[in-house]
Amino acid sequence: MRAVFKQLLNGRGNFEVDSSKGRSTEVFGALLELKKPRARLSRSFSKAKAFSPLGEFFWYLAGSDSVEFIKHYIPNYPKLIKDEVTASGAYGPRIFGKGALEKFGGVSEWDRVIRTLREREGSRNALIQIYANSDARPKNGDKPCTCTIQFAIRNGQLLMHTHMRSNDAFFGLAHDIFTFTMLQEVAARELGFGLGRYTHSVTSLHLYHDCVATEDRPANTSTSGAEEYYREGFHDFSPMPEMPMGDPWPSIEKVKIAEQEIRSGNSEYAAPDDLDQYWKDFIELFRIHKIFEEMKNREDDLRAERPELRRVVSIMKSISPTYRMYILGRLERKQSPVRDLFGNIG
Ligand SMILES: O=c1ccn([C@H]2C[C@H](O)[C@@H](COP(=O)(O)O)O2)c(=O)[nH]1
Repeated sequence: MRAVFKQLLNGRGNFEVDSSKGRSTEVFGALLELKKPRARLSRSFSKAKAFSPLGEFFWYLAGSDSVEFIKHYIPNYPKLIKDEVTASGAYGPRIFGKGALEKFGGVSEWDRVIRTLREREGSRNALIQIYANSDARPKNGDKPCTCTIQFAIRNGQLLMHTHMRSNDAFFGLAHDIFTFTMLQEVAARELGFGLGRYTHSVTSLHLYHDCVATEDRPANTSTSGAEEYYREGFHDFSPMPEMPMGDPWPSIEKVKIAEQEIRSGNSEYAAPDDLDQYWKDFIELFRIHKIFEEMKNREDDLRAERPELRRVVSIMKSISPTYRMYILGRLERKQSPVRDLFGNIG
């Protein structure tokens, strides 16, 4: 993230481009490499994202194209794609939808890729195409930005390469890196290989100057936000915990059920006892996100009494320390009496 912002803020050879979404500074033909894909969370004081990328990841895993679903994590989504109901460019159905390969027995593209690599480790064919030529004229504004995701096994490690036609360095990149490296780790565990590096190429990697203002973001957030991030000097590169060994899908299925329950209103949902802490953490993060949503809807009542905040603090005690910073970030933004509440956590 630092390298990307450095290049976009000061680098030579950038372009200035006018597109339908505003004027931006662009690097044309960028190649990013993450040697440690678990260091996938972007962290600084001014910019720390965990809830929305995690929600988006489970939206993919659910194979969903529902705007109602993703709106829970990215409220701006309907405006971005100009559709309140269906995200016709959604990646989930294209990766995990069972209908995609009916003539091959109703397996998903994901299953085909895993099967391909099981049959032949050296395959250069374990590729899922997301952007299709028919996407060039969508009914709404939903044109996938990701062209392909590709997996390969080299030296006993599972590598992944993504290619995107267009990537917003401030708002999109952190989400895309998060979700794709999570998919990489799922594939590595499913196949029983180590987690290798992640590479990510982008035709147009850009930073908006004057992106169109919406309810959630003022017009000039990207450039000034990137400058603030870059100047800040506090960047935490510590990785996320490792996904437990073995086939991750039985656990993923349990978290999918939990996510759906919590999103639909059950913020008291108890994570199954037999689930590894790695996956329990996600359930607790979904619960905290839901509680924040409930608070948003009842801002006035909460000025006097904040029972929800006490629930957040009690959930935090059972969550891996890695994620605490994101919860604190959300609390800070709400100008809550954070210090009083956290005195006993350390
Ligand atoms: O996964 C995604 C989806 C969209 N975008 C950004 C890239 C562009 O700024 C904008 C899409 O605009 P066009 O490239 O379609 O004009 O959304 C991303 O960064 N990542």
